[in-house]
Formats: sequence, structure tokens, C-alpha cells
Amino acid sequence: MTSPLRTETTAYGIAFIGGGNMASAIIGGLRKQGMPASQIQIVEPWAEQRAKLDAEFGITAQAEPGATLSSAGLVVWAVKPQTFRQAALQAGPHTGHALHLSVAAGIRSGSIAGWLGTERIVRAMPNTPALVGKGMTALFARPAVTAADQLAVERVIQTTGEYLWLAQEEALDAVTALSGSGPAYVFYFIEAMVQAGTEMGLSRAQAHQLAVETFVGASALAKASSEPLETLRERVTSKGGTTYAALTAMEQAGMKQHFKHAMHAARQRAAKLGDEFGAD
Ligand SMILES: NC(=O)C1=CN([C@@H]2O[C@H](COP(=O)(O)OP(=O)(O)OC[C@H]3O[C@@H](n4cnc5c(N)ncnc54)[C@H](OP(=O)(O)O)[C@@H]3O)[C@@H](O)[C@H]2O)C=CC1
Ligand SMILES: O=C(O)[C@@H]1CCC=N1
Repeated sequence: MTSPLRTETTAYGIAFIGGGNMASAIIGGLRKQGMPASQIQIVEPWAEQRAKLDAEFGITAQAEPGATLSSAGLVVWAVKPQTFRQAALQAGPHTGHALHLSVAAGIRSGSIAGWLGTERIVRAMPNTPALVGKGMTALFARPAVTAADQLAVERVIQTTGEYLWLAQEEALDAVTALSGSGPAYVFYFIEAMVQAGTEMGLSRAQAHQLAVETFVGASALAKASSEPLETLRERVTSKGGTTYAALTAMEQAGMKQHFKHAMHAARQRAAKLGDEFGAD
């Protein structure tokens, strides 16, 4: 592939600070798209995780940041919000004139700019389906980020799925509550469907296949259709039928309200992470 990593600095390569779940999902996308392991550096303090990265991607991660980080044109910050400041103060000085991409929930770009001493910062909120090229990422760039820098980020992120740009940084907290955390809601829902299916006498394997394929199929239909979701839902709901019985039970249990309440809790948590762990 054409290197997505060429930036204005003419430096090459991408460095990940933190090699956990989210970094692995992005690296998986990059590797599947043909990016050579030699172009990817990872700093990951946990030995067990380093071994996993080596086995999965053929990349030998570093336990600590070192001089080689300065060759990276793009540095991806994939540490927990709680450890971002410490990681930035530790690894930041080793990075050269890189463009920085943070995937951390909540931590605002102003905090990151202060810690790293640069305004070349893009924030992203990806999700784990990136691992299979089906990720959805929202991006926000600080005003100093150039169009060329934005393009460099897009070239990396598009290897993991789709993306959109946000004009307001604050919207990232809502995105985090929706698509960032969203895969967990979907898995939770699938788990519940599998459980109910087995309770009704299906084998676990059958219930799993039926539930997963129902999500795949319904999502594909929602994506392909120009009709509102409501219409698609109504088309499944025969008058006096089974779907009506299920949806009525869901409404009576206040499921939609509970679900919305849960997403607001996620957004509030993102904002709190920024307040709590984003200070100087
Ligand atoms: N998981 C997800 O679905 C998503 C996560 N995110 C964001 O991505 C970020 C990472 O999350 P996730 O991958 O789930 O978390 P993980 O805990 O899986 O990964 C973070 C990794 O960073 C390592 N680490 C800790 N301190 C340092 C340091 N100073 N330098 C380098 N690495 C360090 C951790 O090691 P150790 O465990 O030893 O501390 C850990 O392996 C978070 O900020 C999260 O908000 C965003 C979107 C979705
Ligand atoms: O749970 C979290 O905090 C991260 C951010 C979005 C998904 N996982």
C-alpha cells in the first residue's frame, strides 16, 4: 500500500504508545491492509501483552520509549485516560516532529497539547470492529492541524473502516457513548438473545449463529436501505404477531428509557475522565 504515514515532516512510520485492546484493533487493520511490521513501533510495558503483539502481528514492542520513536511521523496514543499524562511526560520527549493521534476517551486535546508541547493533535474515537475492517471512527483536529495532516490520519483510519470528522471536540464524548462503547452494548444484547434462545431449547451454537447473523443482516439492511429505521422495524412487526408481543414487552419494561439512560451515563463518564485526568 502507499504509505499512509507520510506527513509534512517527511518522517515515516507509526508508533503506538500503549499496545492494548484498541491499539491491537487498529494495528490489526493496518497489517491486514498490508502495512509492513517494520513501519510500526509499539511501546507497551506489560511483557505478556508484548508477547501477544509479537505473536499476532510480528512486531517486537518496546517496554519503554526510546530514541527510535523520533522516526515516527504519526504517534498514536492508546493508553488509558488514567495513565495518559504519565505516558505523555515519559514518551513525549522521545517523539520528534510527529503528528499525534489520541484515541483516549475523555482526555481533551488542550490537555494533550500542554503535555506534549505541540498543537499537531488529532483526537479519534474508534471502536474495536476496526480489527476486522468494520470500525467506525470519529475524528477531531485542533485548529493548527493542516489538511495534509488530516489526510495522513485518514489514510491510517480508513484501513480500519469508516470515519467522520467532527467540528466540535465536545461531540467526541457523545460519540464515545454511542459508537466507542457501542460494540459492548451490541455484544451484551447478543449475549441476552443467545441466553434466551438456549432457554427456549436451541443449542448454544444454533442460538449464537442465529443471533449474530440477525445482527449482521439487520445492520446490512439498515445500511443499504434509504427507509427510516421505524419503517424497517414496522415491516417485521405483523399485526397481532410475535414481534408485536416482544416489542410491547420491551416498551412496558421501559427498555428504551433504560438504554438512553445508560448512554448518558457513558457520556458523563467521558466528560469526567477529561476533568479528572486531563489536568496539568
Ligand atoms: N477498548 C475500546 O473499545 C476502546 C478504547 N478506547 C480508548 O483507547 C485507550 C486504550 O484502551 P484499551 O486499549 O481498551 O486499554 P488497554 O488497557 O487494553 O491498553 C492500554 C495499554 O497501555 C499500556 N500502558 C500503560 N501505561 C503505559 C505507558 N506509560 N506507556 C505505554 N503503554 C502503557 C497498558 O499496560 P498495563 O495494562 O500494564 O497498564 C495497556 O496494555 C483508552 O484511552 C480508551 O479510552 C477508545 C475507543 C474504544
Ligand atoms: O470503556 C471505555 O472507557 C473505552 C472508551 C470507549 C470504549 N471503551
